[in-house]
Amino acid sequence: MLKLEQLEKTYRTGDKALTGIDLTVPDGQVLALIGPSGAGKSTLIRCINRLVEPTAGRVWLDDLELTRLSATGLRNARRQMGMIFQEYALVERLTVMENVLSGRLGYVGFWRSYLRRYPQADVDEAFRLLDRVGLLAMADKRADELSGGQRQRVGICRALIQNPKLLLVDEPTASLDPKTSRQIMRLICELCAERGLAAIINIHDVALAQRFVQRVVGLRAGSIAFDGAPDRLSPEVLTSIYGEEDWEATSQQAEDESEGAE
Ligand SMILES: Nc1ncnc2c1ncn2[C@@H]1O[C@H](COP(=O)(O)OP(=O)(O)OP(=O)(O)O)[C@@H](O)[C@H]1O
Repeated sequence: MLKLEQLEKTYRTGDKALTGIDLTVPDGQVLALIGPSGAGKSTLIRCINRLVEPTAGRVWLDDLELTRLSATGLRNARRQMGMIFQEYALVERLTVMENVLSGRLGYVGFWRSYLRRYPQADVDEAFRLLDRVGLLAMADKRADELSGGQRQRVGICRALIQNPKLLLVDEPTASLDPKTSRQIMRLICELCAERGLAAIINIHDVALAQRFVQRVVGLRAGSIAFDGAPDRLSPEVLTSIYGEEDWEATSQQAEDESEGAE
Protein backbone atom coordinates (compact mmCIF):
# COMPACT_ATOMS: atom_id res chain seq x y z
CA MET A 1 0.00 0.00 0.00
CA LEU A 2 1.16 3.50 -0.87
CA LYS A 3 0.33 6.29 1.54
CA LEU A 4 0.93 10.02 1.16
CA GLU A 5 0.50 12.24 4.21
CA GLN A 6 0.32 16.00 3.88
CA LEU A 7 2.73 15.94 0.97
CA GLU A 8 3.93 19.38 -0.09
CA LYS A 9 6.25 20.68 -2.75
CA THR A 10 7.35 24.25 -3.23
CA TYR A 11 9.98 24.69 -5.92
CA ARG A 12 12.92 27.06 -5.37
CA THR A 13 11.24 29.47 -7.74
CA GLY A 14 8.44 29.78 -5.16
CA ASP A 15 5.96 27.74 -7.24
CA LYS A 16 3.74 25.84 -4.84
CA ALA A 17 3.14 22.64 -6.82
CA LEU A 18 1.57 20.47 -4.08
CA THR A 19 -0.27 21.71 -1.01
CA GLY A 20 -0.84 19.00 1.58
CA ILE A 21 -1.81 15.90 -0.42
CA ASP A 22 -3.30 12.97 1.50
CA LEU A 23 -3.73 9.85 -0.60
CA THR A 24 -3.79 6.11 -0.01
CA VAL A 25 -3.49 3.63 -2.86
CA PRO A 26 -4.16 0.00 -1.90
CA ASP A 27 -2.24 -2.90 -3.45
CA GLY A 28 -3.47 -3.74 -6.91
CA GLN A 29 -5.33 -0.49 -7.51
CA VAL A 30 -4.79 1.44 -10.74
CA LEU A 31 -5.41 5.13 -10.26
CA ALA A 32 -5.46 7.86 -12.91
CA LEU A 33 -4.26 11.30 -12.00
CA ILE A 34 -5.95 13.99 -14.08
CA GLY A 35 -6.00 17.77 -13.98
CA PRO A 36 -5.08 20.84 -15.97
CA SER A 37 -1.56 21.70 -16.99
CA GLY A 38 0.46 22.85 -13.99
CA ALA A 39 -1.88 21.18 -11.44
CA GLY A 40 1.03 19.21 -10.00
CA LYS A 41 0.54 15.75 -11.52
CA SER A 42 4.16 15.17 -12.58
CA THR A 43 5.40 16.64 -9.33
CA LEU A 44 3.20 14.28 -7.32
CA ILE A 45 4.46 11.21 -9.19
CA ARG A 46 8.08 12.33 -8.84
CA CYS A 47 7.77 13.14 -5.15
CA ILE A 48 6.80 9.51 -4.50
CA ASN A 49 10.15 8.11 -5.68
CA ARG A 50 11.90 11.37 -4.74
CA LEU A 51 13.08 12.26 -8.21
CA VAL A 52 11.68 15.52 -6.87
CA GLU A 53 12.31 16.08 -3.14
CA PRO A 54 9.10 16.91 -1.27
CA THR A 55 9.24 20.06 0.86
CA ALA A 56 7.13 18.52 3.63
CA GLY A 57 4.99 15.49 4.36
CA ARG A 58 5.56 11.77 4.28
CA VAL A 59 5.41 8.96 1.75
CA TRP A 60 5.06 5.35 2.84
CA LEU A 61 5.35 2.23 0.70
CA ASP A 62 4.00 -0.49 2.97
CA ASP A 63 5.92 0.01 6.21
CA LEU A 64 8.85 1.81 4.60
CA GLU A 65 8.87 5.59 4.95
CA LEU A 66 10.43 6.71 1.67
CA THR A 67 10.76 10.32 2.81
CA ARG A 68 13.16 9.31 5.61
CA LEU A 69 15.54 7.20 3.56
CA SER A 70 19.22 7.96 3.02
CA ALA A 71 20.63 7.90 -0.53
CA THR A 72 21.47 4.17 -0.26
CA GLY A 73 18.11 3.31 1.26
CA LEU A 74 16.38 5.26 -1.48
CA ARG A 75 18.35 3.47 -4.20
CA ASN A 76 17.16 0.14 -2.84
CA ALA A 77 13.59 1.35 -2.38
CA ARG A 78 13.42 2.63 -5.95
CA ARG A 79 13.66 -0.95 -7.17
CA GLN A 80 10.17 -1.37 -5.81
CA MET A 81 8.82 1.47 -7.92
CA GLY A 82 8.84 1.00 -11.68
CA MET A 83 8.59 4.17 -13.73
CA ILE A 84 7.16 4.55 -17.22
CA PHE A 85 7.74 7.82 -19.07
CA GLN A 86 6.04 9.74 -21.84
CA GLU A 87 9.16 9.81 -23.99
CA TYR A 88 10.02 6.17 -23.19
CA ALA A 89 13.57 7.07 -22.04
CA LEU A 90 15.11 4.16 -23.94
CA VAL A 91 18.77 3.98 -24.91
CA GLU A 92 18.39 4.33 -28.66
CA ARG A 93 21.52 2.50 -29.76
CA LEU A 94 20.89 -0.51 -27.52
CA THR A 95 18.67 -3.42 -28.46
CA VAL A 96 15.18 -4.00 -27.15
CA MET A 97 16.51 -6.83 -24.96
CA GLU A 98 19.30 -4.65 -23.53
CA ASN A 99 16.84 -1.88 -22.77
CA VAL A 100 14.55 -4.28 -20.95
CA LEU A 101 17.46 -5.76 -18.99
CA SER A 102 18.57 -2.27 -17.96
CA GLY A 103 15.57 -2.41 -15.62
CA ARG A 104 17.66 -4.86 -13.55
CA LEU A 105 20.43 -2.30 -13.08
CA GLY A 106 19.36 -1.63 -9.50
CA TYR A 107 19.88 -5.34 -8.75
CA VAL A 108 22.91 -6.50 -10.71
CA GLY A 109 25.23 -3.53 -10.19
CA PHE A 110 27.02 -1.31 -12.64
CA TRP A 111 29.89 -3.50 -13.85
CA ARG A 112 27.86 -6.58 -14.44
CA SER A 113 25.34 -4.61 -16.46
CA TYR A 114 28.10 -2.66 -18.23
CA LEU A 115 29.62 -5.94 -19.32
CA ARG A 116 26.12 -7.13 -20.16
CA ARG A 117 26.44 -10.15 -17.89
CA TYR A 118 22.93 -10.43 -16.65
CA PRO A 119 21.91 -13.59 -14.80
CA GLN A 120 20.15 -16.12 -17.02
CA ALA A 121 17.00 -15.80 -14.88
CA ASP A 122 16.83 -12.10 -15.83
CA VAL A 123 17.26 -12.88 -19.52
CA ASP A 124 14.53 -15.54 -19.31
CA GLU A 125 12.21 -13.08 -17.60
CA ALA A 126 12.95 -10.42 -20.24
CA PHE A 127 11.96 -12.89 -22.97
CA ARG A 128 8.76 -13.74 -21.09
CA LEU A 129 7.86 -10.08 -20.73
CA LEU A 130 8.61 -9.29 -24.37
CA ASP A 131 6.45 -12.22 -25.37
CA ARG A 132 3.64 -10.95 -23.14
CA VAL A 133 3.64 -7.51 -24.76
CA GLY A 134 3.95 -8.92 -28.29
CA LEU A 135 7.57 -7.93 -28.95
CA LEU A 136 9.40 -11.23 -28.81
CA ALA A 137 10.41 -11.02 -32.47
CA MET A 138 11.88 -7.56 -31.83
CA ALA A 139 14.27 -8.56 -29.05
CA ASP A 140 17.40 -7.95 -31.13
CA LYS A 141 16.25 -4.79 -32.88
CA ARG A 142 17.71 -1.47 -31.88
CA ALA A 143 15.36 0.76 -29.92
CA ASP A 144 15.54 3.48 -32.56
CA GLU A 145 13.99 1.12 -35.12
CA LEU A 146 10.72 0.86 -33.19
CA SER A 147 7.42 2.73 -33.46
CA GLY A 148 6.16 4.82 -30.55
CA GLY A 149 3.78 2.11 -29.34
CA GLN A 150 6.53 -0.52 -29.52
CA ARG A 151 8.90 1.73 -27.60
CA GLN A 152 6.36 2.20 -24.87
CA ARG A 153 5.95 -1.58 -24.64
CA VAL A 154 9.69 -1.84 -24.11
CA GLY A 155 9.40 0.86 -21.43
CA ILE A 156 6.69 -1.19 -19.75
CA CYS A 157 8.84 -4.36 -19.82
CA ARG A 158 11.80 -2.43 -18.40
CA ALA A 159 9.65 -1.23 -15.50
CA LEU A 160 8.16 -4.68 -14.86
CA ILE A 161 11.45 -6.58 -14.88
CA GLN A 162 12.30 -4.65 -11.71
CA ASN A 163 9.51 -6.67 -10.14
CA PRO A 164 8.08 -3.52 -8.55
CA LYS A 165 5.28 -3.14 -6.00
CA LEU A 166 4.14 0.05 -7.61
CA LEU A 167 4.18 1.57 -11.09
CA LEU A 168 4.56 5.32 -11.50
CA VAL A 169 3.43 6.21 -14.97
CA ASP A 170 3.90 9.71 -16.36
CA GLU A 171 1.85 10.54 -19.47
CA PRO A 172 2.37 7.13 -21.11
CA THR A 173 0.27 7.96 -24.16
CA ALA A 174 1.02 11.63 -24.76
CA SER A 175 3.22 10.88 -27.78
CA LEU A 176 0.94 8.23 -29.26
CA ASP A 177 -2.03 8.23 -31.62
CA PRO A 178 -5.49 7.52 -30.11
CA LYS A 179 -5.66 3.85 -31.05
CA THR A 180 -2.14 3.05 -29.84
CA SER A 181 -2.92 5.04 -26.68
CA ARG A 182 -5.85 2.78 -25.92
CA GLN A 183 -3.76 -0.33 -26.56
CA ILE A 184 -1.05 0.90 -24.22
CA MET A 185 -3.50 1.86 -21.46
CA ARG A 186 -5.23 -1.49 -21.78
CA LEU A 187 -1.90 -3.29 -21.62
CA ILE A 188 -0.75 -1.40 -18.52
CA CYS A 189 -4.05 -2.07 -16.74
CA GLU A 190 -4.08 -5.76 -17.73
CA LEU A 191 -0.51 -6.24 -16.53
CA CYS A 192 -1.33 -4.56 -13.22
CA ALA A 193 -4.33 -6.86 -12.79
CA GLU A 194 -2.26 -9.95 -13.65
CA ARG A 195 0.43 -9.02 -11.13
CA GLY A 196 -1.69 -7.39 -8.44
CA LEU A 197 0.33 -4.23 -9.01
CA ALA A 198 -0.73 -0.76 -7.94
CA ALA A 199 -0.21 2.08 -10.39
CA ILE A 200 -0.57 5.84 -10.53
CA ILE A 201 -0.99 7.01 -14.09
CA ASN A 202 -0.65 10.70 -14.86
CA ILE A 203 -2.81 11.15 -17.92
CA HIS A 204 -4.14 14.12 -19.85
CA ASP A 205 -6.85 12.26 -21.69
CA VAL A 206 -9.89 12.06 -19.42
CA ALA A 207 -11.87 9.71 -21.67
CA LEU A 208 -8.98 7.29 -21.79
CA ALA A 209 -8.60 7.37 -18.02
CA GLN A 210 -12.33 6.83 -17.52
CA ARG A 211 -12.33 3.86 -19.79
CA PHE A 212 -9.62 1.83 -18.13
CA VAL A 213 -9.07 2.65 -14.45
CA GLN A 214 -10.97 1.96 -11.22
CA ARG A 215 -10.27 5.28 -9.55
CA VAL A 216 -9.62 8.83 -10.69
CA VAL A 217 -7.96 11.57 -8.68
CA GLY A 218 -8.35 15.09 -10.03
CA LEU A 219 -5.70 17.63 -9.07
CA ARG A 220 -6.26 21.34 -9.23
CA ALA A 221 -3.60 23.86 -8.22
CA GLY A 222 -1.74 21.29 -6.11
CA SER A 223 -4.79 19.99 -4.20
CA ILE A 224 -7.12 17.05 -4.67
CA ALA A 225 -10.34 18.36 -6.22
CA PHE A 226 -11.89 14.93 -6.92
CA ASP A 227 -11.32 11.37 -5.78
CA GLY A 228 -13.72 8.70 -6.92
CA ALA A 229 -14.93 6.21 -9.49
CA PRO A 230 -14.58 7.20 -13.15
CA ASP A 231 -18.37 7.15 -13.69
CA ARG A 232 -18.71 10.01 -11.20
CA LEU A 233 -16.81 12.37 -13.49
CA SER A 234 -19.82 14.42 -14.56
CA PRO A 235 -19.41 17.60 -16.62
CA GLU A 236 -19.84 19.58 -13.36
CA VAL A 237 -17.07 17.63 -11.63
CA LEU A 238 -14.78 18.02 -14.64
CA THR A 239 -15.44 21.75 -14.68
CA SER A 240 -14.56 21.89 -10.98
CA ILE A 241 -11.22 20.22 -11.78
CA TYR A 242 -10.40 22.01 -15.02
CA GLY A 243 -12.11 25.32 -14.31
CA GLU A 244 -12.82 27.37 -17.37
CA GLU A 245 -10.51 25.21 -19.47
CA ASP A 246 -12.39 23.19 -22.04
CA TRP A 247 -11.89 19.71 -20.60
CA GLU A 248 -13.48 18.09 -23.62
CA ALA A 249 -10.39 19.15 -25.53
CA THR A 250 -8.33 16.84 -23.31
CA SER A 251 -9.91 13.82 -24.98
CA GLN A 252 -8.00 12.45 -27.95
CA GLN A 253 -10.86 10.15 -28.70
CA ALA A 254 -12.92 11.05 -31.75
CA GLU A 255 -16.56 10.01 -31.46
CA ASP A 256 -16.66 8.23 -34.77
CA GLU A 257 -13.43 6.30 -34.37
CA SER A 258 -13.57 2.66 -35.31
CA GLU A 259 -12.83 0.24 -32.48
CA GLY A 260 -13.02 -2.79 -34.74
CA ALA A 261 -9.34 -3.32 -35.35
CA GLU A 262 -8.29 -3.52 -31.69
N1 LIG B 1 11.56 22.20 -11.87
C1 LIG B 1 10.64 23.13 -11.56
N2 LIG B 1 11.00 24.32 -11.06
C2 LIG B 1 10.08 25.25 -10.74
N3 LIG B 1 8.75 25.07 -10.85
C3 LIG B 1 8.33 23.90 -11.35
C4 LIG B 1 9.24 22.86 -11.74
N4 LIG B 1 8.53 21.81 -12.19
C5 LIG B 1 7.23 22.17 -12.10
N5 LIG B 1 7.10 23.43 -11.60
C6 LIG B 1 5.85 24.14 -11.33
O1 LIG B 1 5.07 23.36 -10.45
C7 LIG B 1 3.71 23.39 -10.85
C8 LIG B 1 3.23 21.96 -11.11
O2 LIG B 1 3.93 21.44 -12.25
P1 LIG B 1 3.75 19.94 -12.77
O3 LIG B 1 4.67 19.76 -13.91
O4 LIG B 1 3.85 19.02 -11.63
O5 LIG B 1 2.23 19.98 -13.28
P2 LIG B 1 1.47 18.96 -14.22
O6 LIG B 1 0.09 18.86 -13.69
O7 LIG B 1 2.24 17.71 -14.36
O8 LIG B 1 1.46 19.75 -15.60
P3 LIG B 1 1.47 19.18 -17.12
O9 LIG B 1 0.18 18.43 -17.28
O10 LIG B 1 1.54 20.40 -17.95
O11 LIG B 1 2.68 18.31 -17.24
C9 LIG B 1 3.61 24.32 -12.03
O12 LIG B 1 3.28 25.60 -11.56
C10 LIG B 1 5.02 24.32 -12.59
O13 LIG B 1 5.31 25.54 -13.22
